[in-house]
Amino acid sequence: MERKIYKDKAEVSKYFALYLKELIKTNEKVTIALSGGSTPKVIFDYIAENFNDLDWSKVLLYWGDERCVPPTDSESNYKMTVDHLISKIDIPEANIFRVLGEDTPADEAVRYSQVLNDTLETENDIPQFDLVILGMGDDGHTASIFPHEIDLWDASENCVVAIHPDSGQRRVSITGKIINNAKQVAFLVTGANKAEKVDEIFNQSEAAKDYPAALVNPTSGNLYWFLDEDAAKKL
Ligand SMILES: O=C1O[C@H](COP(=O)(O)O)[C@@H](O)[C@H](O)[C@H]1O
Repeated sequence: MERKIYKDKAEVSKYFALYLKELIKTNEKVTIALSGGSTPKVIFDYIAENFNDLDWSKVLLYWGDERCVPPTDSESNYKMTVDHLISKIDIPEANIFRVLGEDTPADEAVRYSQVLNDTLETENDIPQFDLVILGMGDDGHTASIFPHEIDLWDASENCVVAIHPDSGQRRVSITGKIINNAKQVAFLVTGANKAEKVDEIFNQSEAAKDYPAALVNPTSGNLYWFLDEDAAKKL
């Protein structure tokens, strides 16, 4: 595990973008599971503005989680990515594998599990992403596996239907099996509201056992935490 602490969101964006650039440059094809939330917005803007000349045709984009809403909804992780990244880079439509948030959640979890089976290389008979990008909520959730449903982490399926604890919104999320099978996992975590959970996870406190984010530990891949000083202030 490698922990990288930068001054602010802008610095996190810059260094994560450089890491991504290297990954794309040194591989013939790169499969990436994207996250939603507030942190990637700024990072996607930075990448689109400064790295739009990368060879995006080598990149296949997937989502680690999606809210069960239409792709035009302001809650959609896909829409956020289109607005902040996809519409600004030269990436073929065929390289984009979105979760159909508008479809029946249980059916879509099954369909998207099959998409991963059909389109990704496998390791240990499990689909393998080159990179899974994750965020962490201030309750310790990651992808859309929340503390109240932590058992979903160990589901045998590639994807499950999860429920947001406050809004009741349904989401399709990849599970621990897929996340921990990735070649590289990068957490992007910024803001003071994440500091307590970051501290508990890094110091392996008793409370952290309930946080899905604490279960991220790639079997043979690398784990990177990109943090800003606010998120790391209790370390
Ligand atoms: O709901 C979600 O939140 C998490 C964390 O997002 P952030 O806004 O705190 O950066 C994110 O990882 C997930 O993809 C998203 O659906």
